[in-house]
This record gives sequence, C-alpha cells and structure tokens, in this order.
Amino acid sequence: MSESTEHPLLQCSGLTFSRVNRLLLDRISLEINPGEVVALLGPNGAGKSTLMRLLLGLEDASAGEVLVDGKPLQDYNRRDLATRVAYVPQSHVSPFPYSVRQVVALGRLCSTGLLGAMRPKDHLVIDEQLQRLQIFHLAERPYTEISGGERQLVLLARALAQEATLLLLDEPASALDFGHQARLLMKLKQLSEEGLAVVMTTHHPHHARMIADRALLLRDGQLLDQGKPQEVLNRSTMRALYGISELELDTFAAAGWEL
Ligand SMILES: Nc1ncnc2c1ncn2[C@@H]1O[C@H](COP(=O)(O)OP(=O)(O)OP(=O)(O)O)[C@@H](O)[C@H]1O
Repeated sequence: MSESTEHPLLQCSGLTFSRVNRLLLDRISLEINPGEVVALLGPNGAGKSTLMRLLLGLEDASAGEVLVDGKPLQDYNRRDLATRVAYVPQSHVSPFPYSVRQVVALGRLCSTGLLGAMRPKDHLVIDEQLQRLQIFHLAERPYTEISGGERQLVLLARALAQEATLLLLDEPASALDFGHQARLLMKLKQLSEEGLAVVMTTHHPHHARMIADRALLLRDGQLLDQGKPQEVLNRSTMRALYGISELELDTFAAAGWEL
C-alpha cells in the first residue's frame, strides 16, 4: 500500500513573533489546502501583515514553524519558494520607471532564473495575466505613472505570472473601484476553482462572505475564531473583533449591509 504524500500547501503551528518586546503574534496555528479561499480579517494593527510576512519567511518567528508542502520554510531557497508561494504586498511603489510589462515579467524570474533569457512561454504567460486582469492596455506605461488601483492589479498579475500554487494577498482590493473589486473577487474565486489556494487579508467582511471558504479572525495577534464566513462573521464577532457597537452595526444594516 502506498503511503499518502499529500500535505497542506501551507501549515503553521505555534507561530509566535515579538518585536521590541511586544508580542505581535501569539501561537498561531493554521493550514491552507489546495483550492481554498481564506480571508484574514482583523482590526488595524491586529498582525495580519506580520503573519503574512512570517508565512513568507520575510521575518523570523520567535517560536513555532511554517511548513510549505510539508517541508520547513527555511529549507527552501527563494526561487523554489517563489514557484509555490506568490505574494502581493499591501502597497508597493517602485522607484524605477519600469514598464508595467517589465514589472509583470519579474514574476517569471523564478522560472527563468536571474540571468535566464525569456522564452516564448514566458511572454505568453505575461500576456495572459495582463489580459486576465484587463490591464493589457497599460503594458507599456511606466509603473510609476499609473494609479494605486492599477498598481494593485499589476502586482497581482506579477504574482499570477509566478504560477505558484498559493497566493498570499495583503488587502488586494483596498485601492480598487467597485467594478474592479467585483472582478478581482470573481477572478480569485475562479483561480481557486482551478486548484490554487488564496489567502487574502481584507477589511471587508462582505468580500469574505462573497468568496471565502473560511474566515480567520485575528485580534491582538491571536486567532479569535475561524470557520465558514456565513457562520463566524456575525454581529457578535464583529463587535468582539472591531469593538463596533450595535448602533453602528445598525447603520450598516439600514444601508443593506446586514451581517
Ligand atoms: N516595523 C515595525 N516595528 C515595530 N512594530 C511594528 C512594525 N511594523 C508593524 N508593527 C506593529 O505590529 C503590529 C501589527 O502590525 P501589522 O501591520 O501586522 O497589522 P495589520 O493587522 O496588518 O494592520 P492593518 O490592517 O492596519 O494593515 C502593529 O501594532 C504595528 O504597530
């Protein structure tokens, strides 16, 4: 009988992180499986970006471990890791006027290598992602001269160009207009149906309800709760998470945003 070799795409246990004597993450354990969309919610300063940075090995945990495909994160070199995990940071402004196409092409480095020449397949993938996110018309524009929302889409295209199996997105919709938010969410759902796993931080419970299979609620560096968005994102958890009052929740409900 063959032994199963299936692992979660990403797993962390007891992940703890302190900075300047402040505990920013306290024993976080979670796992992410193929095809899942996971929304990470929590108030400003809860530790969402910090958690992402630890999951990417951009910060070293004080305790606990991260496994990618069952293997410790520290056993990967950056290039190998980039073929598995792609990251879109919260904001990024390049000081160099690379064209949008050149920025997206950076996503192919894990496949071509730093000095490797671009192959026809690489150009194809870049074009595909520019088209998928409806930013093909921006391809030759300098990245430094496009809007914040457009930059978010370019960074997502760069991440998709890596063809990784897990996408970590830090507030991917924060600068997008209403139409682009809807299109982005639908695309993320579609990608998950193709087998990718998506973890995204969001300040919009409705975004989590629209596409996430699971919501993780983080407060003061601790995992408060997790589960199906329809179950865990309710008035009681919104109050606990954000310190929002019933009256304030009523104003959302009155506008049709009932939880
Ligand atoms: N470079 C830093 N040095 C010290 N403390 C930091 C640093 N960066 C972040 N922090 C602190 O770590 C805590 C968690 O920050 P983090 O950016 O992870 O929160 P977040 O949940 O992503 O917040 P937001 O929703 O505002 O983006 C905050 O209290 C923040 O002040």
